[in-house]
Amino acid sequence: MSKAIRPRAVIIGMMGAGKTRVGKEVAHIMHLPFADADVEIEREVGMKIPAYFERYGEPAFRKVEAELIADYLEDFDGIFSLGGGAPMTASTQDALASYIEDGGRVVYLDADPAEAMERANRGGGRPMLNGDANARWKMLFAQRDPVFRSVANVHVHTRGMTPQGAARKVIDMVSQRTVHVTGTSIDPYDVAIGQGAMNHLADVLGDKPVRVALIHTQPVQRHSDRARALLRQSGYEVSDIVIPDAESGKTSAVANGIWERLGEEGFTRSDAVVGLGGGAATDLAGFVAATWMRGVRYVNCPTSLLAMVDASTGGKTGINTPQGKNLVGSFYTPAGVLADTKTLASLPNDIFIEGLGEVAKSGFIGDPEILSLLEAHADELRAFNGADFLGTPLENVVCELIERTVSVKARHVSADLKEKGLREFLNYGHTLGHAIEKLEHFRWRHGNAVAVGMVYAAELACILGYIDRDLVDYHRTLLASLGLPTSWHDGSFDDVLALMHRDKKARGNELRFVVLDSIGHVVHLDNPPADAVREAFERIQH
Ligand SMILES: NC(=O)c1ccc[n+]([C@@H]2O[C@H](COP(=O)([O-])OP(=O)(O)OC[C@H]3O[C@@H](n4cnc5c(N)ncnc54)[C@H](O)[C@@H]3O)[C@@H](O)[C@H]2O)c1
Ligand SMILES: O=C(O)C(=O)C[C@@H](O)[C@H](O)[C@H](O)COP(=O)(O)O
Repeated sequence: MSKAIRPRAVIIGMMGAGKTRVGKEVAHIMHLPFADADVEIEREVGMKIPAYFERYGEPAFRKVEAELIADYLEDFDGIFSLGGGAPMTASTQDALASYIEDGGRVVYLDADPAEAMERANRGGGRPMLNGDANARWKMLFAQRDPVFRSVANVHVHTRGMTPQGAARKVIDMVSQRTVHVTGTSIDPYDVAIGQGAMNHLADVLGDKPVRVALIHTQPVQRHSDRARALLRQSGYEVSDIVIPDAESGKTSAVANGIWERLGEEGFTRSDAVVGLGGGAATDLAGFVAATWMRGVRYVNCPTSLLAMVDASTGGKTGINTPQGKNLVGSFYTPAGVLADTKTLASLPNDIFIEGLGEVAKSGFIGDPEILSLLEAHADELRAFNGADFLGTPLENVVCELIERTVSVKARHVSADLKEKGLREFLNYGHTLGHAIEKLEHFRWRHGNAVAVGMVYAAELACILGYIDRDLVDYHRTLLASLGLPTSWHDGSFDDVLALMHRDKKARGNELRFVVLDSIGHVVHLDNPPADAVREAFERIQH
């Protein structure tokens, strides 16, 4: 059976929101056809909608409307805008849900009410606004807004924007990928991935915060300048907080300095934090947000591959102590994550490669397609050059890797935010990895240490009969093809063992690991035999 041709985007919203005007502009910029459901209905029934309403009534109109929309959702390759009341019909809600399931984008165009009412009145000919038009509009808005929010998977605020500006925002957002993170103990949030994702900072922060602490490191100054400008344009008072780079920023002294500053500057519980930078910066910013007044809203703007795929997305926040990595912290989810791929243009090659370590981890534990993508594009990925990256086919591959990796993470986080069991699988390769980082005084990058840690875990699993040698060799070959290290020989087993005992998975005096028993299938390994733990360490010496 041939696959249905689906619209590139379906636009919904209140009367006067600008669905037709903005939709036409989007179609024009994207060189696509545009269809307006109301115009098509008038063509089909051979009369104007007010006349149809008058002669046959609203239920008959809704029936015709729902049938036409269902047809267009299956057979129209363009931008399709719906009448204001269309999403209220149950069969249209089902059709939109199945369109989204198939990868479709339903855009809720959310205009300023005053602007929308003025436009709706200006046009005239709207049977739903008969009588006191503004009062009717407000009543309909109260009914429809929650439904629009629930049927759309893209929400675009257009207050004060020109149709062209709103169209560009819609295009940015529909071409972005989004991973929705939810769960019983989580306030749902989205991870937006793609060029321009950072432009949605104000939408995610909302209008409650007056002050925003923008926490970032110096190497990402040009990206924090952009974030600061966006925040100021939206009317927030911005406190620019520069922290020491990389692991030097993940300390209690740095956190303490920021708490003092927030106190001096009068940050209240309704104010907010934005963490911008690599994983170290987002870990620290999340920790500050989690602890300031016992928790304020925060948004992460990750700028390294590793922060985009992992550190910024799952609500593990924290700092290191002299005794080890991430020993103090909390589980505290962000209000949103904006992984703007424009920031990768300045990312050095070695830091990009490091991020592939966590990408490969997610492939091993939960998505073999990630491994296939890594194999297929290993040479291009290893040669990553930020200056030539944007707009290339490689950007698309990287976006797919980010989306898939975040999806693996989201599945674990959604089911087990506080790491009671399942979430520990995300720690594949980290038991040894964190020990290496510590023993190397953090001169080794996190993703590189995790790469060696995965080879170690694979060796351990092989020694104990969980996996065969081919799978261990596959770890080595794949990771090496990406430019990641697969061996480490700069520390003693006793030092490593002592640090592995301080890993957060350990219980009492017992070591605990996570290992594979096949690709995509992870198991806990509690208290393994001491000689196997040592033997695996010997095997990663070369
Ligand atoms: N919370 C979690 O779930 C989680 C998950 C994985 C890793 N982590 C943590 O994340 C950290 C590692 O993250 P990382 O690899 O991003 O390291 P990092 O934060 O140390 O950043 C690496 C370097 O790249 C720079 N940088 C980042 N983005 C840049 C850009 N766009 N242009 C130029 N320079 C840029 C940084 O300033 C830094 O110098 C570790 O502390 C690790 O423990 C946390
Ligand atoms: O999200 C998780 O859970 C992870 O374990 C992800 C890891 O990749 C990440 O490095 C995390 O920071 C490790 O946390 P820790 O609890 O082992 O310190």
